[in-house]
Amino acid sequence: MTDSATKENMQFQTEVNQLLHLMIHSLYSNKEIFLRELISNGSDACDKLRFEAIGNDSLYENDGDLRVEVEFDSTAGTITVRDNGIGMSRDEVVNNIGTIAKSGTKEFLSKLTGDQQKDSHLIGQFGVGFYSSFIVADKVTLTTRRAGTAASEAVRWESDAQSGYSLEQVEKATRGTEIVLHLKEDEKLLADGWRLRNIIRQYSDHIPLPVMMHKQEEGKQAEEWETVNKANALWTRSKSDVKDEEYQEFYKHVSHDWEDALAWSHNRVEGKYEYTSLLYLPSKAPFDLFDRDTNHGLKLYVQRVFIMEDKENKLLPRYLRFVRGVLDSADLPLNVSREILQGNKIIESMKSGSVKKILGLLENMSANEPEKYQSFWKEFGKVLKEGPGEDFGNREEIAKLLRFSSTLDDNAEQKVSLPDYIARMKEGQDKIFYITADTHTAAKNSPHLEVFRKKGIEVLLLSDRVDEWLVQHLMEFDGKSLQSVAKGDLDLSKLETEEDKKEQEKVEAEAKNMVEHIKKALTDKVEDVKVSHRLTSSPSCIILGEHDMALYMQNLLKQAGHEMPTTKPLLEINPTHPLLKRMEAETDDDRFAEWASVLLDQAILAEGGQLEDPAGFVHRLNGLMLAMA
Ligand SMILES: Nc1ncnc2c1ncn2[C@@H]1O[C@H](COP(=O)(O)OP(=O)(O)OP(=O)(O)O)[C@@H](O)[C@H]1O
Repeated sequence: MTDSATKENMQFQTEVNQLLHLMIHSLYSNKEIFLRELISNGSDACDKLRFEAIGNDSLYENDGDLRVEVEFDSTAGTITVRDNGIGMSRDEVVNNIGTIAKSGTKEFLSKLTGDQQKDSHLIGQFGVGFYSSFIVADKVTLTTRRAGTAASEAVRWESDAQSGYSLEQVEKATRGTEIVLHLKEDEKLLADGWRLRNIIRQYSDHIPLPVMMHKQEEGKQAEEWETVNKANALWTRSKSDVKDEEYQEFYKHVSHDWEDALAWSHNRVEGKYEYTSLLYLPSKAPFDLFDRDTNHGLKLYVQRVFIMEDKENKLLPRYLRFVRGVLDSADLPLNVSREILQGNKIIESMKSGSVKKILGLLENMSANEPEKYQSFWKEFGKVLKEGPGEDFGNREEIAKLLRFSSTLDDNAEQKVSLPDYIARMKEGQDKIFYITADTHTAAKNSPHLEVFRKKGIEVLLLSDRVDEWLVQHLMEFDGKSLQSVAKGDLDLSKLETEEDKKEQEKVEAEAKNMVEHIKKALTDKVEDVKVSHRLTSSPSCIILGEHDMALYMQNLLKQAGHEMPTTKPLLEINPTHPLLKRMEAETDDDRFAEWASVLLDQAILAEGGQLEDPAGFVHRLNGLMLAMA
């Protein structure tokens, strides 16, 4: 019974329109995935029902036989996918089906190029979901009723993907969602029992829920239903019985990913606690990787019964939030609630066991398949760098997996591991040197590197946002401390020859007056002035305290509204530089002070800092240039 008075026509959110259009055109060659997506959604909906019903049995409405049904009508050219899962309320339909609530949507749409091949990958990364129906259908009718609501409160959503969608309140006796695809004229052949069975077996064999179709008898569909997929939980099978393709298909189901997984680790653990884990590393980072409220995580099962998807990083630490898969515990009670999971010993044990497995998988890959590891690093390296700060116990293992750029080749691609670096350390070198900067170019051109380049000492070039955080937590590796070349006292004495040292002493003695003079001129602006042993071709640089944050980070935090303590920098000068020689000859005190200010300001700029008085700097610089002309 339809109450036409409640029928409304609604517009799609602009992003949905764009996405629909692109999807229909870019994913055409993979059109069969629509069925996997709809079955996956149906299976998720049944999982959600099962979880909500733990505390409220009545939600089952006397039908606890959870399943997805697929029907077709070749004459009408329709395919129907039906589940008896949780269903949706009217608001949920509007929010889930008419809107894209995902973060990163704008970024995603702006990355699309119009090149079908490239775009199809991006769309896959973003998640195709329900909208993939429109690859094969020119009209889709979705009727749904949320479990626990009255039969009269069901909702029908209908769209041709062109002119928005309509919504109306309808009657639906059973809970759950039914989706009818009205196939496009040239897709009608999909409404065929044999073809649909094939697609289901190919894509949905290993979802634990039965996917059912009417039995086929004498070329006709019988009343009776049969299960088409294997419907066994893939992770419960022994490793040797599962083919790679099966692992990949299951991955796509649990992860909602479109690409193959990069690698996986499947384990049955029998110790103090018994559980199975199937952990996958994706090949591509999802768009919401850096979003605090990510939507996906590991799925927790208890004896094959779905309990929840971990969206709050209870089952894995945040720095492994890209891992997808399943943990199935034999020890947790079936009526486990989200609250119980907090601080639970069994969960903690599964968590630390899984972390070890993932780190082991990565270590193996980095040793035996370095190219594959490099592709992992490109996608997820920035996230793994959060690890040493978050997971103190595994700091050393994680550190081994980190990759950096370095002055070895100045390449922006991060390929150097800490063990590689240590193996190349100079005789007498006992520290791992690094520099942090806002960009790779700023890092590799920093004046602080001059002496290291001259002596052929490798320095790690760190320019990811997370790097400042990383070096605050990773103070040492393999007994060698990590040392910023831009902070604190630089003691390279063990790497210097007697001649070097004598030369330095001589330069220092000769520059004594000059240093005093500059110190006087900049008395309010700097903590101290010293002769530098780091510079060879730049006139000056500033040095931060051992525990100070890099200037570019200080700027970022200031912009974000944080109060930053104002510490005065230490200025180092290079007395052998022609500019300093020229200053030495300057007899006018005011002019000398101008030179000194310029020396300080340019050192701050080279460090990625911000000048308090940029116009003053430009004015002074112009004055000095004109005087020299
Ligand atoms: N059969 C269904 N039963 C209940 N809710 C559903 C069903 N299908 C979709 N939904 C709801 O609509 C939302 C959007 O579905 P959609 O398939 O577009 O994306 P998704 O499954 O969330 O993620 P992805 O885009 O990564 O596949 C789902 O998260 C779910 O809340």
